[in-house]
Amino acid sequence: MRRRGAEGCRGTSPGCLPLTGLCAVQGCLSVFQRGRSAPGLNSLRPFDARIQPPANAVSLQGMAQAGGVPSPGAAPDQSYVFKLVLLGSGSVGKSSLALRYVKNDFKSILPTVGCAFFTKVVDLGAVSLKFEIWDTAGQEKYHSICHLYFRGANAAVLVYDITRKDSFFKAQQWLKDLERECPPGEVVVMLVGNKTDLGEQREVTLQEGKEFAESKRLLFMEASAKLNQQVTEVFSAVAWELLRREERKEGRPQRGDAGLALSGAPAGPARCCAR
Ligand SMILES: Nc1nc2c(ncn2[C@@H]2O[C@H](COP(=O)(O)OP(=O)(O)OP(=O)(O)O)[C@@H](O)[C@H]2O)c(=O)[nH]1
Repeated sequence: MRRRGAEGCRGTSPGCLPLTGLCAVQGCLSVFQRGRSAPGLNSLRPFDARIQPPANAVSLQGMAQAGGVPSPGAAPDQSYVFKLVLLGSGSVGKSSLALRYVKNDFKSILPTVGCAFFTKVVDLGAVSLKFEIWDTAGQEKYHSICHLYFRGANAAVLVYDITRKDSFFKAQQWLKDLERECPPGEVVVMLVGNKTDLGEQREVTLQEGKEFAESKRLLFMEASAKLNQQVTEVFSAVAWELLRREERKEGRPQRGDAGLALSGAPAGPARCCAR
């Protein structure tokens, strides 16, 4: 979250790359430009990664320029910007979830090359929250560069396909990678079992997903980007949890708990990066 000193994964742990490491992404972002153009995506030019403002540098004005206008009546100090990364194997539906959430659309999308970028402003009553959503490529050949996107992340949505057991195991691997690079408790992690519309082909039971999430103290939901089931709820639950943590840090009364209950998020512990 970029506001008054709060930071997510700062990239200071051994696995995180120094700032210059971003240059390594440029090639892949260029490829992204050639290889992919889904409506609703904000095209990411190679130099965008370099000009990205440092943590704490986003102002309200910056939000407005990016389309993130705070809700009327919200005081300037009640706006937040959070970086959220979408992680998971190829074809589990990361881009589809993002597209559904941001544009309420579902269509055939080419595999992501490098990373795609979305923004979405969430109105939580008196508080306005902007998500910067980094949709990483799930194909194995991009695995090593995906770590670059962990830098500064406040939240991670870890997606698997309920019809593919391998993608469930891979999500567990992604969590380990995240834990290696982000200090425990710094990142809100939501585990999502996508494609519930394909229930007859299910290989991962609801219980398995739930148990794993509970064992790692993650938020958990199943969803269908195709049928638009539980998609908004996934991101809303993350938003409320981020807000709740922020308010706790600031010593304010916490509205987030009620929000979590309303959005249908699990009532259990919502910590992440727990070892
Ligand atoms: N039936 C069904 N298909 C889905 C759902 N979500 C995504 N798909 C399909 O799954 C395929 C992969 O979706 P993507 O959103 O591109 O998956 P991804 O995880 O972003 O894939 P990479 O870009 O390779 O990492 C596409 O054919 C989608 O139409 C869903 O909820 N139900």
